[in-house]
Amino acid sequence: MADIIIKNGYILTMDPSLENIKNGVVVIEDGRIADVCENTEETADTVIDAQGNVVMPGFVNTHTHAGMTLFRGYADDLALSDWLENHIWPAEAELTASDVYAGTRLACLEMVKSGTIAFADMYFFMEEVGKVVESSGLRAALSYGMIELWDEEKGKTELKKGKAFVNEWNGKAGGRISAMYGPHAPNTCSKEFLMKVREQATVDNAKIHIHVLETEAELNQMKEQYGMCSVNMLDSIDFFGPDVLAAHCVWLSDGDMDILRNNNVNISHNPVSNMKLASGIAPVTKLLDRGANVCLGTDGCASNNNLGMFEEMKAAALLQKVDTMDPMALPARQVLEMATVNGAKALDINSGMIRNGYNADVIIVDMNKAHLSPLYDVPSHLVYSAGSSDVRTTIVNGKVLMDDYRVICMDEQNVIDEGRDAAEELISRVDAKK
Ligand SMILES: C[C@H]1O[C@@H](n2cnc3c(O)ncnc32)[C@H](O)[C@@H]1O
Ligand SMILES: [Zn+2]
Repeated sequence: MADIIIKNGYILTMDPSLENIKNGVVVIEDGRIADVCENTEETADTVIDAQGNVVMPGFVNTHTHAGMTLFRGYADDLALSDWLENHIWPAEAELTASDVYAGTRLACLEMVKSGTIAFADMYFFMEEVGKVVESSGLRAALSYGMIELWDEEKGKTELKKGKAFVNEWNGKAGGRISAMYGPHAPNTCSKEFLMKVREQATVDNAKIHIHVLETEAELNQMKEQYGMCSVNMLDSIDFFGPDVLAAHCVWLSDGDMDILRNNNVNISHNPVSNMKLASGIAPVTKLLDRGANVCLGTDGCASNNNLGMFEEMKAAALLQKVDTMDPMALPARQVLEMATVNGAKALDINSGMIRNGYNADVIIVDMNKAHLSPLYDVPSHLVYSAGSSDVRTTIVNGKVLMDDYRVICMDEQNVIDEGRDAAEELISRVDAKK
């Protein structure tokens, strides 16, 4: 007997070797997808009727700062350096562990409700983030955000904290959590520090999550300081490899793209954040044409201002079309791959496809809605018209986290109330310091 059977749904497999099934069945057993077929004789403890729904792999958000939900709408309409240095960093100086706990719970609630099954996070008080991920049932690749600012002593303590987190949390929650090193960016961490991080990550067999060439200001700073851009500098210290997740990568030259591709670096594209902070447009189609693994992220809630992957997919597609002046650029199917298959590859998890043996990280999207009718093409609707609130059911590791719009893995109202209270107290502490 299986654990869960989802029947009568349109199965969007995202598996190049398995066609979509118009009216199919997904069988889930022991946290894995046990069968994907047209019919089954199998019985299960839980049977979900997905008539009129799409059954698909859940989304992988490859770049966020979950705890920043507490700063949603706090400092809008600013350029990155002003936003970060004059608003966000002073506010983050007042953050406590319980703030990050409350903010991350709010983030995980939003992610469960909007169909995200895994996320890559870089922030502070990461033990709190680990606890929330563990209890929420989600998957995550977590990193402590190390900001060294050319201070050798600070660098030592930052690396110590990063290492302690990796050593304690890698593989936790039955393997749902992986721990990465999170050096913030090449313009906030020295070359010497980044070399140490690279070395330590290799020793610990841990991956690295870093912001790269997000803004033109970073490009100019790097050229002034090193006579070369961030990608060339990182390449000169053999930083890159398939274990690196580089967020943003907006200001890339053709040569930089070749370096990233040749080193199999995973690139997290964050179109909404890049538009909101006016950072620029990442050359996504050029990277994909080169065969690079480009995935999708939201960035934190202070620069987005939500964690919805439907919105991110639409923004990614539209931005490439207008940038290249080519309406055929980044079609719906390709952007769906970025949000599922490519994201799973970046985090090295067996998710992102509805395939036998893969993790049962599955979402059910309700297509019986005015804005999704009529239905000619499923990828088209998912990218151009569906939204977060169309996700009906979210399953991670074979466990139902949201069932028919009802969140099971946490007390929704309590998470919202505690997030709001934590934000209010945090901002009054920040204001008192002004
Ligand atoms: C972990 C630190 O990273 C900061 N942060 C959040 N969003 C961005 C971004 O788009 N670029 C650079 N740094 C960012 C966050 O506030 C933490 O201080
Ligand atoms: Zn970021």
